[in-house]
Amino acid sequence: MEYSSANHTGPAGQSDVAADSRLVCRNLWKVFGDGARDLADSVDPALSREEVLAQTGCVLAVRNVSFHVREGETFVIMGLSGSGKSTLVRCLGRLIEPTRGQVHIDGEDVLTMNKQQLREIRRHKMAMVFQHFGNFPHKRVLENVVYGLQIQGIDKTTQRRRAAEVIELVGLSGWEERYPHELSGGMQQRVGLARALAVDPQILLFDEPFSALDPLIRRDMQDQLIGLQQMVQKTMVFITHDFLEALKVGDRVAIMKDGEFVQIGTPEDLVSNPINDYVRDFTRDVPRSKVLTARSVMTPPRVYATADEGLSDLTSRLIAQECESAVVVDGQDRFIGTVHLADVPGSGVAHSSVASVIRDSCPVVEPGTRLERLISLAITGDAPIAVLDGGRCIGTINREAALAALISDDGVAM
Ligand SMILES: Nc1ncnc2c1ncn2[C@@H]1O[C@H](COP(=O)(O)OP(=O)(O)OP(=O)(O)O)[C@@H](O)[C@H]1O
Repeated sequence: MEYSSANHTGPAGQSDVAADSRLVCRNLWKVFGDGARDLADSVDPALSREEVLAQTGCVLAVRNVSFHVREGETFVIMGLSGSGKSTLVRCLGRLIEPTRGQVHIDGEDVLTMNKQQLREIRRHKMAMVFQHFGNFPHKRVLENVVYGLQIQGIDKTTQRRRAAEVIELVGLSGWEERYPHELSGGMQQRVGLARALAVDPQILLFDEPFSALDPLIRRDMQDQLIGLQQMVQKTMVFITHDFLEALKVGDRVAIMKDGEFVQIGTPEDLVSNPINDYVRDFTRDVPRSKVLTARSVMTPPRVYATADEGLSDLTSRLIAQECESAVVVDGQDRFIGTVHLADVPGSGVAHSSVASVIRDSCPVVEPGTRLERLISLAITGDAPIAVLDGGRCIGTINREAALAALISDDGVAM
């Protein structure tokens, strides 16, 4: 099993678990077949899933999977059909009983909970959105949405208020009295989303929620989910077999194959450093500009200067370091602008300060700004683009580099 070096949780995984993790899954196994528990303990890691099936008749649906999901993070599990995604997400809430491992929600061990505790956690802490919506066909939209609140024993006034809030949030105001079959697929899935949000769960699990939708509606739903997540900041686990969808909605993405995680990383990690050919194949058609950020094309500054420094001193330093430009900062290390050797006049330098040649009108972006958003900056003006993190310049972007990365795209829509 291979893992990316960045942002990952390996099979042991525990040392990498962030302090703000809401959901922690450690060494989780689900084996279908007789003698499943013994097999999870003793299976030879070198054997493939097919070999294990042929030798024992057991299916290793989930094989020693570890990961954590931080507060407010959208963690995507992406894999082809049969890779084990649905089994894994169902194990998290024990809709399927895992064979081995640990699942902790806010530090509580889900796998040792009794039925009552489990019911409580499913009612209050965790909600699931399914591919085929899972709405009650005989209930109206409003009734569907309040159902989870009724189960919680919440009073009627609060039920109505809360339902109205989430119906508004998912854009279904005015449709409260309709039945699910009167709605389009996208709208039915928004009912599913509203039902899940109504109970105000800390963790939302999505099992291929948009797979049954037409491509355009699907894209629209992805955009809505991203917008919604910015507002509600829930901890989300999102299952999909679509790599572009995974990159679009995920803060981090785990690639799953034959029951195991092959690589975990941010969309940018996966696209810029695929760990093997299996992952690389998925990344081939990805439009780089929608995934890569300013951080990945910037060059960290090598020479810093202050505005009052003598221009001849700076020129000597730049020449000695074989560098064409310097970043100018103030006394608090805050970014002021850049200075370029090409702008230094041939004479009179001895009495000039850096201030006389600063380019202080260069555009600034944040490290996480997607490349596609740099395009208008890259094609106008000639100063480099500065990357600022909390006011400090952590890099500059050469416009040619940004444009080259943009031009290499094949224009796949995400
Ligand atoms: N109840 C079961 N009994 C035996 N094997 C099962 C059972 N449920 C799932 N499997 C097997 O476990 C493996 C993982 O299945 P799972 O449905 O989790 O994959 P998936 O990635 O969600 O696929 P899909 O996208 O097609 O739903 C498959 O080989 C499947 O045949």
